[in-house]
Amino acid sequence: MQQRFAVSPRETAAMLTAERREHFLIEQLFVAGDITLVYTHYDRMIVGGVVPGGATVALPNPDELKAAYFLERRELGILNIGQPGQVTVDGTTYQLGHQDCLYVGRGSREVQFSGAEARYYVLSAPAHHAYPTTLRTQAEATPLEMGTLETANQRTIYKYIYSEGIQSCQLVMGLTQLKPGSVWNTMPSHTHTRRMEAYLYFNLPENQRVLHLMGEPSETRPLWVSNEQAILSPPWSIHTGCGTSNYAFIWGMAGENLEYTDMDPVGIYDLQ
Ligand SMILES: O=C[C@H](O)[C@@H](O)CC(=O)C(=O)O
Ligand SMILES: [Zn+2]
Repeated sequence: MQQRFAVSPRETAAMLTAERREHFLIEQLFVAGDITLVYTHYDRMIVGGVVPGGATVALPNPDELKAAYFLERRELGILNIGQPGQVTVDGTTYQLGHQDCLYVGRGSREVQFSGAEARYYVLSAPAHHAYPTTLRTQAEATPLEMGTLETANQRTIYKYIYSEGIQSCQLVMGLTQLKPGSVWNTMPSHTHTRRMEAYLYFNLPENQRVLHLMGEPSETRPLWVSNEQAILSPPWSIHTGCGTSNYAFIWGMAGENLEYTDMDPVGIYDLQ
């Protein structure tokens, strides 16, 4: 399992593009017939992708966790960005349609992924309590309309794991879909030093890109992101982006609280 250590705002400001990409961009999460996991030292969030193909892929027990099994001290959020598939947790099979989410509670011993055309994005954080394994479909995910076409940020925010949705220890997870003609996500932007965040960009047409912006509000830095690549956002960093077309992304957080609305807004006029 690859590891990403935490870096400071000052180090980040001095980085060349290649170094920023090495620290904050996850280029390859979806490998056919395999599971890819990246252990980050931002709130110990693990970011991963699973592409079962014709096979059944099991959640492994990486040595880095020094655990009896992956979820011995952790919880897991799974969001299917591909075609319908199945996830089996300790013998119970859950059907995950396109953009449905399954939360798997601490103490679950066996997690198996299948579905020939399914593509699962996974996030895992340390957990102190066993909340029940729960499925939440996209239709149930309390859509919230934000932004306007005039400011090119009209989008729908689906919330799955948060204070008023699926209960968790610290995982917060949802999906944002931009409307055609809208390209800006998370603008106006914000920080939340209480928790880290990861973005997985997807539904981005081939040859289109997202110009993701990170850094302290007064010291922003760009990263060009392709379809199905993920970005790590340290707690002190803004996380926003502008696409050369519309797209979707999955956002996920871990840290102090489970309120979706806990953000410290940054005025557009304060960005540098
Ligand atoms: O802390 C919350 C996250 O950054 C995202 O939910 C923001 C987002 O999806 C958007 O504004 O489009
Ligand atoms: Zn955020």
